[in-house]
Amino acid sequence: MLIIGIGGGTGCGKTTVVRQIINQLPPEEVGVISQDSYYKDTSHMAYDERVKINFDHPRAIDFDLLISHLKDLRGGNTIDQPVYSFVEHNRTKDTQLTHPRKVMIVEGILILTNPDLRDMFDIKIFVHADSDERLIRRVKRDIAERGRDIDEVLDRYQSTLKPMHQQFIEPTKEFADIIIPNNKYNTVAVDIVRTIINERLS
Ligand SMILES: Nc1ncnc2c1ncn2[C@@H]1O[C@H](COP(=O)(O)OP(=O)(O)O)[C@@H](O)[C@H]1O
Ligand SMILES: O=c1ccn([C@@H]2O[C@H](COP(=O)(O)O)[C@@H](O)[C@H]2O)c(=O)[nH]1
Repeated sequence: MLIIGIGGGTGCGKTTVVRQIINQLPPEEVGVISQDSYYKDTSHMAYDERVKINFDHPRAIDFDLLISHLKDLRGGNTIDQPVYSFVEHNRTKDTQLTHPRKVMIVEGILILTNPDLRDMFDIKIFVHADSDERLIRRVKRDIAERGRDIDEVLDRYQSTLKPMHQQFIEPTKEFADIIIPNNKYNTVAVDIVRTIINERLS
């Protein structure tokens, strides 16, 4: 199994890049795991408490479960991937049965911060977009898709997103084998990654 880790700050375009990469690739051969599915279960907390969680700190992620699921897949076993709700700020009761594939892509803001997880990646990619561009995208996306309002997004940006990005996420760029500039749509970089995957599949 080829495991590709794709990191980078919120709004840099990780999910979009992954969609572009797997588009035109056979779905039975290439799978995706999102770090977002592995936010810790906080069902024991009230919504008002959950909203205050710092979701941009590595301790918010259940890395043990993510690593163990990746090992299961690598060993040829299926996993029940948690399903996350950004609206509820919590895992749902659903899970998604995920089969092992020849190529697995793991994407998320903090996936390159954990040394054990990092060691499992055959290829490490960091998607870069400038912070103003990321903020604009985040505001638009979170209002359109994640049930937020402008004040909420901007407050979170100032209180946690920006400092956590500087402390934890930006420094992981140095671990990357490939850095994809993504201020604009980068079809050349996407084609290069797809070529690497196609070589593995052929
Ligand atoms: N290169 C790009 N140029 C303009 N908008 C983009 C680009 N890449 C992604 N977007 C948009 O920005 C928003 C955030 O992108 P997304 O892929 O969800 O980022 P991430 O997964 O890194 O948080 C989405 O609405 C997406 O359509
Ligand atoms: O319950 C939650 C969990 C996370 N977030 C925010 O999501 C982003 C990570 O997702 P991207 O798709 O990479 O942007 C992170 O910055 C968290 O602040 C949230 O709002 N609520």
